[in-house]
Amino acid sequence: MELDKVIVRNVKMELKSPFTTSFGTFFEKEFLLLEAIDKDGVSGWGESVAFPSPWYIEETVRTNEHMLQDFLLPSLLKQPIAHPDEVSERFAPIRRNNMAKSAIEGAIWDLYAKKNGVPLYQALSGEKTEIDVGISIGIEETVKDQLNVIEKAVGDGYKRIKLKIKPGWDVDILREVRKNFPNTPLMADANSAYSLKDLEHLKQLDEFDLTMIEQPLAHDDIIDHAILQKAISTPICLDESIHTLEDTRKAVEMGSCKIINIKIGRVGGLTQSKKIHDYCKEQGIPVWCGGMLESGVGRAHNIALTTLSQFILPGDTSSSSRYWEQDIIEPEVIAENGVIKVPDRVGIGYEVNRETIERFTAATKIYQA
Ligand SMILES: O=C(O)CCC(=O)c1ccccc1C(=O)O
Ligand SMILES: [Mg+2]
Repeated sequence: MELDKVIVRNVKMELKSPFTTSFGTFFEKEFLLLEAIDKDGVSGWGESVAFPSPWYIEETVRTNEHMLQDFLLPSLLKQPIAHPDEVSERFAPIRRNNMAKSAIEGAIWDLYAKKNGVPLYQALSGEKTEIDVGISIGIEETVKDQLNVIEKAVGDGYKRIKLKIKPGWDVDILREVRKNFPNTPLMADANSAYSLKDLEHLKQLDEFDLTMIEQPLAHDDIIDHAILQKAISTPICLDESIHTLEDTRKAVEMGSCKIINIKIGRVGGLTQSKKIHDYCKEQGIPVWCGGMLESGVGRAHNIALTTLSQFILPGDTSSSSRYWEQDIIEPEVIAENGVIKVPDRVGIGYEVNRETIERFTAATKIYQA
């Protein structure tokens, strides 16, 4: 592949309703949408999952713009790319900044699949043609509101419900939810809201038969998680703590978790996601694909990755309509009874709607080879 140019668009999309986690509330989604165009005029699409503020991890929309402009794009624009796996090799000397790396790497994977006339999931050696998905539900203002939102999601047929928790909104709300939904597969995501001081408190979560608790402790920790995992029976799943295959190996060897949430952006792209997947498969560690309130382009990448065989737990890739009045792809992503049919068209498998993208675009920068 020889790139002619990369277009970086700043896109802003309104969320249908606010989404609240332990670290804050999202009212809208502001992100970078990348289009890599090769010398034949073929476009590959990628999405940065970095948010405007560094509350989830340290990367932001603006750090991504800086990394792409000054380091990542120049290294791809000046030299042809034989295979997308080369992209993460070329980026290896650059420390971290995984979301920025992943945004352009995803576009190169889409381009590669299109040039080869295959769907992205096949280019990744994915096997499934349908994937099971769950839904991530934000913190609501009242117990009644929280139960109503869950009831709708259960009615929509999602394979499991993930609830956001934080100190003061955990044991009591989960008890109430369990009472109302005794048989629904349920999990909780704390987004690093606790510390080992809360160990006795967190033990109470064992009574709710949760499929897992996601990232209860610090965003950069695997030591305390290992201590907590020994003290509770609920499996711990790591999200924020995992940026690399090495992080994964250390967490698994330490016993810091029993499940891994793979987010393509957090681990630096599809090639690295596959490596973590393969290692977890060898180790018998179940994985699932996390979400970052993505537009359709990011959703399409998540779907393609989830077709790999060790994604045995339902991920967070819900329908486009869960967040958006109108998504930027056609058709939109539809989960029916918690199942998404993997598209078999080339590349990411969905058409981008350029008119809609234009409407949501606040700024555009073009980087020429
Ligand atoms: O529906 C989604 O995209 C997942 C939403 C979600 O849980 C989330 C959203 C924003 C930041 C972090 C997380 C998370 O998985 O921790
Ligand atoms: Mg999480």
